Amino acid sequence: MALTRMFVRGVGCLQSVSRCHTQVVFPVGHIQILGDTRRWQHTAPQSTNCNWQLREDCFELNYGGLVMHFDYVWLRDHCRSASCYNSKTNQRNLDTANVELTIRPVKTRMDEETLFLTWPDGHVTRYNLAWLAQNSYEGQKQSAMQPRILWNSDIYTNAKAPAANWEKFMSCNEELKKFLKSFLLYGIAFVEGVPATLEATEMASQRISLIRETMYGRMWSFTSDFSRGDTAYTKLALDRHTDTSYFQEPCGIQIFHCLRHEGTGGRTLLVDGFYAADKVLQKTPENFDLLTRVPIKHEYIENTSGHRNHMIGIGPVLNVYPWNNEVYMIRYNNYDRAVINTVSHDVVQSWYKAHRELTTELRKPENELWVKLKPGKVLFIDNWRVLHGRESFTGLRQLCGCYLTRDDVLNTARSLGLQA
Ligand SMILES: C[N+](C)(C)CCCC[C@H](N)C(=O)O
Ligand SMILES: O=C(O)CCC(=O)C(=O)O
Ligand SMILES: [Fe+2]
Repeated sequence: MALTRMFVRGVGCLQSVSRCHTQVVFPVGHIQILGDTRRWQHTAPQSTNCNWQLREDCFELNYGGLVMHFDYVWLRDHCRSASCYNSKTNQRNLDTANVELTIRPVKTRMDEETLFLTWPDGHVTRYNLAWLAQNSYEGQKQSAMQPRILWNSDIYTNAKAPAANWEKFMSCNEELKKFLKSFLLYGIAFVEGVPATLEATEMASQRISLIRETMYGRMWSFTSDFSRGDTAYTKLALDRHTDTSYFQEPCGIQIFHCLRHEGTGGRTLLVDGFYAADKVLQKTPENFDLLTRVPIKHEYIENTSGHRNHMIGIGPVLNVYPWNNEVYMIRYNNYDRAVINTVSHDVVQSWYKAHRELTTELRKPENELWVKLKPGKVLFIDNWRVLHGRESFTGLRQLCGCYLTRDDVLNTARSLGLQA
Protein backbone atom coordinates (compact mmCIF):
# COMPACT_ATOMS: atom_id res chain seq x y z
CA MET A 1 0.00 0.00 0.00
CA ALA A 2 1.20 3.46 -0.85
CA LEU A 3 0.58 4.71 2.64
CA THR A 4 2.81 2.18 4.35
CA ARG A 5 5.81 3.32 2.41
CA MET A 6 5.43 6.72 3.91
CA PHE A 7 5.58 5.49 7.47
CA VAL A 8 8.88 5.67 9.15
CA ARG A 9 9.57 2.30 10.66
CA GLY A 10 11.93 1.83 13.54
CA VAL A 11 14.18 4.36 15.13
CA GLY A 12 17.10 5.69 13.21
CA CYS A 13 16.81 4.55 9.61
CA LEU A 14 14.37 7.05 8.18
CA GLN A 15 14.32 9.26 11.21
CA SER A 16 13.70 12.88 10.39
CA VAL A 17 15.36 15.29 12.74
CA SER A 18 14.80 18.97 12.88
CA ARG A 19 16.18 21.61 15.21
CA CYS A 20 14.56 24.64 16.68
CA HIS A 21 15.23 27.11 19.46
CA THR A 22 12.19 27.30 21.61
CA GLN A 23 11.66 26.62 25.27
CA VAL A 24 8.89 24.50 26.72
CA VAL A 25 6.27 26.45 28.61
CA PHE A 26 4.52 24.32 31.18
CA PRO A 27 1.51 25.25 33.29
CA VAL A 28 2.69 27.42 36.13
CA GLY A 29 1.59 25.50 39.21
CA HIS A 30 3.34 23.07 41.45
CA ILE A 31 2.54 21.38 44.68
CA GLN A 32 4.67 22.34 47.59
CA ILE A 33 4.83 19.96 50.47
CA LEU A 34 6.44 21.25 53.62
CA GLY A 35 8.99 23.19 51.65
CA ASP A 36 9.73 20.08 49.58
CA THR A 37 9.08 20.97 45.98
CA ARG A 38 10.28 17.78 44.38
CA ARG A 39 7.07 15.90 43.67
CA TRP A 40 4.50 17.05 41.11
CA GLN A 41 6.80 19.81 40.22
CA HIS A 42 7.60 20.78 36.70
CA THR A 43 10.73 22.34 35.46
CA ALA A 44 11.26 24.39 32.36
CA PRO A 45 14.33 22.84 30.77
CA GLN A 46 16.49 25.38 28.98
CA SER A 47 17.07 23.28 25.93
CA THR A 48 17.53 24.61 22.46
CA ASN A 49 17.19 21.13 21.09
CA CYS A 50 14.11 19.88 19.39
CA ASN A 51 13.71 16.77 17.32
CA TRP A 52 11.07 14.33 16.28
CA GLN A 53 10.47 11.02 14.63
CA LEU A 54 7.53 9.25 13.06
CA ARG A 55 7.33 5.95 14.87
CA GLU A 56 5.04 3.23 13.73
CA ASP A 57 2.57 3.68 16.56
CA CYS A 58 3.09 7.32 17.51
CA PHE A 59 4.74 10.63 16.79
CA GLU A 60 7.72 11.18 19.07
CA LEU A 61 8.69 14.74 19.86
CA ASN A 62 11.68 15.83 21.87
CA TYR A 63 11.14 19.44 22.74
CA GLY A 64 12.96 21.43 25.38
CA GLY A 65 14.34 18.23 26.91
CA LEU A 66 10.96 16.56 27.25
CA VAL A 67 10.30 13.44 25.16
CA MET A 68 6.63 13.16 24.28
CA HIS A 69 4.56 10.62 22.39
CA PHE A 70 1.42 11.47 20.45
CA ASP A 71 -1.01 8.95 19.05
CA TYR A 72 -1.86 9.63 15.40
CA VAL A 73 -5.65 9.56 15.92
CA TRP A 74 -5.13 11.96 18.85
CA LEU A 75 -3.18 14.28 16.56
CA ARG A 76 -5.93 14.24 13.92
CA ASP A 77 -8.61 14.62 16.61
CA HIS A 78 -6.86 17.69 18.06
CA CYS A 79 -6.56 19.62 14.82
CA ARG A 80 -7.36 23.25 15.58
CA SER A 81 -7.99 24.36 11.99
CA ALA A 82 -11.12 26.40 11.30
CA SER A 83 -12.96 23.45 9.81
CA CYS A 84 -12.09 21.08 12.66
CA TYR A 85 -12.46 23.45 15.61
CA ASN A 86 -14.62 26.46 16.31
CA SER A 87 -12.37 28.92 18.07
CA LYS A 88 -15.32 31.21 18.84
CA THR A 89 -17.06 28.60 20.95
CA ASN A 90 -13.94 26.57 21.78
CA GLN A 91 -15.72 23.46 20.61
CA ARG A 92 -14.72 20.62 18.32
CA ASN A 93 -16.34 20.50 14.89
CA LEU A 94 -14.54 17.44 13.67
CA ASP A 95 -16.47 14.20 13.98
CA THR A 96 -13.96 11.93 15.68
CA ALA A 97 -15.91 8.87 14.60
CA ASN A 98 -14.94 9.64 11.00
CA VAL A 99 -11.21 9.44 11.69
CA GLU A 100 -9.63 6.20 10.45
CA LEU A 101 -8.20 4.49 13.50
CA THR A 102 -5.15 3.56 11.41
CA ILE A 103 -4.59 7.12 10.17
CA ARG A 104 -1.00 8.35 9.62
CA PRO A 105 0.27 11.65 8.26
CA VAL A 106 1.56 11.51 4.70
CA LYS A 107 3.85 14.49 5.10
CA THR A 108 5.60 16.03 8.10
CA ARG A 109 7.39 19.31 8.45
CA MET A 110 8.52 21.36 11.41
CA ASP A 111 9.89 24.84 11.80
CA GLU A 112 11.05 26.79 14.86
CA GLU A 113 7.73 26.63 16.63
CA THR A 114 5.23 24.75 14.52
CA LEU A 115 4.65 21.17 13.46
CA PHE A 116 2.80 20.67 10.15
CA LEU A 117 1.15 17.35 9.41
CA THR A 118 -0.53 16.58 6.10
CA TRP A 119 -3.21 13.88 6.32
CA PRO A 120 -4.11 11.35 3.58
CA ASP A 121 -7.04 13.51 2.40
CA GLY A 122 -4.73 16.51 1.98
CA HIS A 123 -5.90 18.33 5.11
CA VAL A 124 -3.03 20.10 6.90
CA THR A 125 -2.86 20.47 10.67
CA ARG A 126 -0.52 22.97 12.35
CA TYR A 127 0.45 22.47 15.97
CA ASN A 128 2.24 25.01 18.04
CA LEU A 129 5.08 23.09 19.73
CA ALA A 130 4.60 24.76 23.09
CA TRP A 131 0.90 23.83 22.89
CA LEU A 132 1.84 20.21 22.22
CA ALA A 133 4.25 20.20 25.15
CA GLN A 134 1.64 21.69 27.45
CA ASN A 135 -1.01 19.24 26.36
CA SER A 136 1.07 16.09 26.25
CA TYR A 137 0.61 13.32 28.75
CA GLU A 138 4.29 13.54 29.61
CA GLY A 139 3.88 17.26 30.38
CA GLN A 140 0.68 16.77 32.38
CA LYS A 141 1.97 14.05 34.64
CA GLN A 142 4.83 16.29 35.76
CA SER A 143 2.60 19.13 36.85
CA ALA A 144 -0.08 19.61 39.47
CA MET A 145 -3.64 20.51 38.59
CA GLN A 146 -3.77 22.79 41.58
CA PRO A 147 -0.89 24.61 43.28
CA ARG A 148 -1.26 24.11 47.03
CA ILE A 149 0.66 24.69 50.22
CA LEU A 150 0.05 21.76 52.52
CA TRP A 151 0.02 22.83 56.14
CA ASN A 152 0.15 21.91 59.76
CA SER A 153 -0.63 24.45 62.46
CA ASP A 154 2.85 26.09 62.39
CA ILE A 155 3.05 26.31 58.61
CA TYR A 156 -0.37 27.93 58.36
CA THR A 157 0.24 30.32 61.25
CA ASN A 158 3.69 31.38 60.01
CA ALA A 159 2.35 31.97 56.51
CA LYS A 160 0.22 34.81 57.92
CA ALA A 161 -2.35 34.43 55.16
CA PRO A 162 -4.22 37.72 55.38
CA ALA A 163 -7.98 37.78 55.97
CA ALA A 164 -10.00 39.75 53.45
CA ASN A 165 -11.84 42.85 54.50
CA TRP A 166 -15.60 42.75 53.94
CA GLU A 167 -15.95 46.12 52.19
CA LYS A 168 -13.04 45.53 49.84
CA PHE A 169 -13.99 41.91 49.33
CA MET A 170 -17.42 42.93 48.11
CA SER A 171 -16.32 45.80 45.88
CA CYS A 172 -12.84 45.10 44.57
CA ASN A 173 -11.90 42.24 42.24
CA GLU A 174 -8.24 42.42 43.23
CA GLU A 175 -9.20 41.73 46.86
CA LEU A 176 -11.42 38.87 45.71
CA LYS A 177 -8.56 37.46 43.65
CA LYS A 178 -6.16 37.68 46.60
CA PHE A 179 -8.71 35.96 48.78
CA LEU A 180 -9.31 33.15 46.27
CA LYS A 181 -5.62 32.67 45.64
CA SER A 182 -5.04 32.15 49.34
CA PHE A 183 -8.13 29.95 49.63
CA LEU A 184 -6.87 27.72 46.79
CA LEU A 185 -3.40 27.48 48.32
CA TYR A 186 -4.48 26.62 51.86
CA GLY A 187 -8.05 25.33 51.56
CA ILE A 188 -9.29 27.85 54.13
CA ALA A 189 -9.74 31.62 54.16
CA PHE A 190 -11.44 34.28 56.25
CA VAL A 191 -13.39 37.44 55.56
CA GLU A 192 -13.54 39.88 58.46
CA GLY A 193 -15.84 42.76 59.27
CA VAL A 194 -18.93 41.06 57.87
CA PRO A 195 -22.22 42.22 59.43
CA ALA A 196 -23.40 39.46 61.78
CA THR A 197 -26.43 38.53 59.76
CA LEU A 198 -27.48 35.67 57.54
CA GLU A 199 -28.09 38.14 54.69
CA ALA A 200 -24.54 39.53 54.75
CA THR A 201 -23.16 35.98 54.93
CA GLU A 202 -25.23 35.15 51.88
CA MET A 203 -23.84 38.16 50.03
CA ALA A 204 -20.26 37.13 50.87
CA SER A 205 -21.02 33.60 49.68
CA GLN A 206 -22.49 34.75 46.40
CA ARG A 207 -19.49 36.90 45.70
CA ILE A 208 -17.58 33.64 45.16
CA SER A 209 -20.05 31.16 43.79
CA LEU A 210 -23.53 29.74 43.54
CA ILE A 211 -25.00 28.45 46.77
CA ARG A 212 -25.53 24.71 46.82
CA GLU A 213 -28.90 23.96 48.26
CA THR A 214 -29.14 20.69 50.17
CA MET A 215 -31.71 19.06 52.45
CA TYR A 216 -30.38 21.41 55.16
CA GLY A 217 -31.64 24.34 53.10
CA ARG A 218 -29.93 26.98 50.99
CA MET A 219 -28.58 29.33 53.64
CA TRP A 220 -28.82 27.58 57.00
CA SER A 221 -28.74 28.84 60.53
CA PHE A 222 -28.45 26.30 63.31
CA THR A 223 -28.12 25.95 67.04
CA SER A 224 -28.05 23.10 69.56
CA ASP A 225 -31.79 22.39 69.43
CA PHE A 226 -31.68 18.96 67.75
CA SER A 227 -34.04 20.33 65.14
CA ARG A 228 -32.40 17.86 62.76
CA GLY A 229 -31.34 14.29 63.40
CA ASP A 230 -27.61 14.97 63.43
CA THR A 231 -24.97 15.56 66.14
CA ALA A 232 -24.13 18.93 64.58
CA TYR A 233 -27.38 20.19 66.14
CA THR A 234 -26.21 19.48 69.72
CA LYS A 235 -23.63 20.92 72.15
CA LEU A 236 -21.39 17.86 71.81
CA ALA A 237 -17.83 17.92 70.54
CA LEU A 238 -17.39 16.86 66.91
CA ASP A 239 -14.19 15.19 65.82
CA ARG A 240 -12.57 16.27 62.55
CA HIS A 241 -14.57 15.32 59.47
CA THR A 242 -15.66 16.38 56.03
CA ASP A 243 -19.34 17.16 55.47
CA THR A 244 -21.80 15.48 53.12
CA SER A 245 -19.49 12.53 52.53
CA TYR A 246 -22.80 10.69 51.93
CA PHE A 247 -23.31 12.59 48.67
CA GLN A 248 -22.02 11.11 45.43
CA GLU A 249 -20.41 14.52 45.03
CA PRO A 250 -19.72 15.96 48.48
CA CYS A 251 -20.23 19.71 48.78
CA GLY A 252 -17.17 21.56 47.59
CA ILE A 253 -17.03 24.46 50.01
CA GLN A 254 -18.55 25.10 53.42
CA ILE A 255 -19.06 28.54 54.92
CA PHE A 256 -19.46 29.22 58.65
CA HIS A 257 -20.37 32.45 60.37
CA CYS A 258 -20.91 32.40 64.14
CA LEU A 259 -23.62 34.97 64.71
CA ARG A 260 -23.57 34.68 68.50
CA HIS A 261 -22.20 32.65 71.35
CA GLU A 262 -22.88 33.35 74.98
CA GLY A 263 -21.05 30.56 76.76
CA THR A 264 -17.80 28.61 76.86
CA GLY A 265 -15.99 26.26 74.46
CA GLY A 266 -17.18 25.83 70.90
CA ARG A 267 -13.86 26.49 69.18
CA THR A 268 -13.53 25.29 65.60
CA LEU A 269 -10.91 22.70 64.64
CA LEU A 270 -9.33 22.70 61.18
CA VAL A 271 -6.98 20.03 59.80
CA ASP A 272 -5.43 19.86 56.33
CA GLY A 273 -6.45 16.41 55.08
CA PHE A 274 -4.00 16.57 52.17
CA TYR A 275 -1.09 17.20 54.51
CA ALA A 276 -2.01 14.07 56.47
CA ALA A 277 -2.55 12.06 53.26
CA ASP A 278 0.86 13.13 52.02
CA LYS A 279 2.45 11.90 55.26
CA VAL A 280 0.86 8.50 54.68
CA LEU A 281 2.13 8.50 51.09
CA GLN A 282 5.66 9.25 52.27
CA LYS A 283 5.67 6.70 55.08
CA THR A 284 3.58 3.82 53.73
CA PRO A 285 2.75 4.14 50.03
CA GLU A 286 0.78 0.88 50.04
CA ASN A 287 -1.55 2.31 52.70
CA PHE A 288 -2.03 5.46 50.66
CA ASP A 289 -2.80 3.26 47.68
CA LEU A 290 -5.44 1.27 49.58
CA LEU A 291 -7.15 4.47 50.69
CA THR A 292 -7.36 5.56 47.05
CA ARG A 293 -8.80 2.22 45.88
CA VAL A 294 -11.20 0.76 48.43
CA PRO A 295 -14.73 2.07 47.86
CA ILE A 296 -16.31 3.24 51.10
CA LYS A 297 -19.97 4.00 51.68
CA HIS A 298 -21.21 6.94 53.75
CA GLU A 299 -24.80 7.32 54.72
CA TYR A 300 -27.17 9.88 56.20
CA ILE A 301 -30.35 8.46 57.64
CA GLU A 302 -32.65 11.02 59.20
CA ASN A 303 -35.94 9.93 60.57
CA THR A 304 -37.46 12.60 62.74
CA SER A 305 -40.98 13.97 62.90
CA GLY A 306 -40.19 16.75 60.43
CA HIS A 307 -37.54 15.20 58.21
CA ARG A 308 -37.00 11.98 56.35
CA ASN A 309 -33.77 11.68 54.39
CA HIS A 310 -31.66 8.82 53.19
CA MET A 311 -28.48 9.72 51.37
CA ILE A 312 -25.72 7.38 50.19
CA GLY A 313 -22.35 8.31 48.72
CA ILE A 314 -19.72 5.79 47.64
CA GLY A 315 -16.09 6.50 46.94
CA PRO A 316 -12.59 5.99 48.29
CA VAL A 317 -11.32 8.02 51.24
CA LEU A 318 -8.65 9.56 49.01
CA ASN A 319 -9.51 10.49 45.44
CA VAL A 320 -6.49 10.95 43.20
CA TYR A 321 -5.98 11.85 39.58
CA PRO A 322 -4.74 8.64 38.04
CA TRP A 323 -2.15 10.30 35.83
CA ASN A 324 -0.16 12.07 38.55
CA ASN A 325 -1.44 10.59 41.83
CA GLU A 326 -2.40 14.06 43.06
CA VAL A 327 -5.10 13.96 45.76
CA TYR A 328 -8.11 16.10 44.88
CA MET A 329 -10.67 14.99 47.45
CA ILE A 330 -10.71 13.41 50.88
CA ARG A 331 -13.91 11.87 52.20
CA TYR A 332 -13.44 11.36 55.92
CA ASN A 333 -16.29 11.17 58.36
CA ASN A 334 -16.21 8.39 60.91
CA TYR A 335 -19.69 9.31 62.15
CA ASP A 336 -21.32 8.97 58.79
CA ARG A 337 -19.28 6.08 57.41
CA ALA A 338 -21.63 3.19 56.63
CA VAL A 339 -21.26 -0.60 56.69
CA ILE A 340 -18.24 -1.79 54.71
CA ASN A 341 -19.40 -4.55 52.38
CA THR A 342 -17.64 -3.77 49.14
CA VAL A 343 -14.40 -5.71 49.75
CA SER A 344 -13.33 -9.06 51.19
CA HIS A 345 -12.22 -9.52 54.81
CA ASP A 346 -8.50 -9.53 54.05
CA VAL A 347 -8.76 -6.21 52.20
CA VAL A 348 -10.89 -4.90 55.07
CA GLN A 349 -8.10 -5.79 57.48
CA SER A 350 -5.49 -3.92 55.44
CA TRP A 351 -7.87 -1.00 54.93
CA TYR A 352 -8.37 -0.57 58.70
CA LYS A 353 -4.61 -0.38 59.11
CA ALA A 354 -4.35 2.25 56.39
CA HIS A 355 -7.29 4.18 57.84
CA ARG A 356 -5.64 4.04 61.27
CA GLU A 357 -2.43 5.49 59.89
CA LEU A 358 -4.32 8.34 58.22
CA THR A 359 -6.30 8.95 61.43
CA THR A 360 -3.08 9.04 63.46
CA GLU A 361 -1.73 11.73 61.14
CA LEU A 362 -5.00 13.68 61.21
CA ARG A 363 -5.02 13.60 65.01
CA LYS A 364 -1.49 14.81 65.63
CA PRO A 365 -1.82 17.93 67.80
CA GLU A 366 0.71 19.78 65.62
CA ASN A 367 -1.64 19.38 62.66
CA GLU A 368 -4.60 20.97 64.44
CA LEU A 369 -5.52 24.58 63.87
CA TRP A 370 -7.99 25.86 66.47
CA VAL A 371 -9.94 29.06 65.90
CA LYS A 372 -12.73 30.70 67.80
CA LEU A 373 -15.31 31.95 65.31
CA LYS A 374 -16.73 35.33 66.24
CA PRO A 375 -19.50 37.48 64.81
CA GLY A 376 -18.06 39.29 61.78
CA LYS A 377 -15.51 36.62 60.88
CA VAL A 378 -16.65 34.35 58.05
CA LEU A 379 -14.76 31.11 57.45
CA PHE A 380 -14.56 29.45 54.03
CA ILE A 381 -13.50 25.78 54.11
CA ASP A 382 -12.55 23.62 51.13
CA ASN A 383 -14.64 20.60 52.15
CA TRP A 384 -12.77 18.39 49.66
CA ARG A 385 -9.53 19.02 51.50
CA VAL A 386 -9.74 20.54 54.99
CA LEU A 387 -11.50 18.69 57.80
CA HIS A 388 -13.41 20.61 60.44
CA GLY A 389 -14.62 19.80 63.92
CA ARG A 390 -15.64 21.62 67.07
CA GLU A 391 -15.15 21.62 70.77
CA SER A 392 -18.18 20.97 72.99
CA PHE A 393 -19.76 24.14 74.31
CA THR A 394 -22.15 25.66 76.76
CA GLY A 395 -24.68 28.39 76.27
CA LEU A 396 -26.45 29.74 73.24
CA ARG A 397 -24.44 29.35 70.06
CA GLN A 398 -25.84 30.26 66.66
CA LEU A 399 -24.02 29.47 63.43
CA CYS A 400 -25.10 30.27 59.92
CA GLY A 401 -23.64 29.49 56.55
CA CYS A 402 -24.09 27.47 53.39
CA TYR A 403 -22.39 25.13 50.96
CA LEU A 404 -21.06 26.28 47.60
CA THR A 405 -20.79 24.43 44.32
CA ARG A 406 -17.14 23.74 43.74
CA ASP A 407 -17.24 24.13 39.96
CA ASP A 408 -18.47 27.69 40.33
CA VAL A 409 -15.83 28.65 42.88
CA LEU A 410 -13.12 27.42 40.51
CA ASN A 411 -14.87 29.17 37.64
CA THR A 412 -14.69 32.49 39.52
CA ALA A 413 -11.02 31.87 40.32
CA ARG A 414 -10.18 31.10 36.67
CA SER A 415 -12.07 34.12 35.43
CA LEU A 416 -9.82 36.22 37.68
CA GLY A 417 -6.75 34.65 36.08
CA LEU A 418 -5.91 32.10 38.76
CA GLN A 419 -4.86 28.52 38.08
CA ALA A 420 -7.65 26.32 39.41
C1 LIG B 1 -23.80 22.36 58.32
N1 LIG B 1 -25.08 21.81 58.68
C2 LIG B 1 -25.35 22.12 60.08
C3 LIG B 1 -26.11 22.43 57.87
C4 LIG B 1 -25.18 20.41 58.39
C5 LIG B 1 -24.33 19.53 59.16
C6 LIG B 1 -24.21 18.16 58.51
C7 LIG B 1 -23.65 17.17 59.42
C8 LIG B 1 -23.43 15.83 58.80
N2 LIG B 1 -23.12 14.86 59.79
C9 LIG B 1 -22.28 15.90 57.82
O1 LIG B 1 -21.14 15.76 58.22
O2 LIG B 1 -22.52 16.08 56.64
O1 LIG C 1 -20.81 23.68 65.20
C1 LIG C 1 -19.83 23.76 64.49
O2 LIG C 1 -18.91 24.53 64.72
C2 LIG C 1 -19.68 22.90 63.25
C3 LIG C 1 -20.58 21.72 63.23
C4 LIG C 1 -20.39 20.96 61.97
O3 LIG C 1 -19.50 20.18 61.83
C5 LIG C 1 -21.25 21.25 60.84
O4 LIG C 1 -22.23 21.96 61.01
O5 LIG C 1 -20.95 20.79 59.73
FE1 LIG D 1 -19.51 19.33 59.80
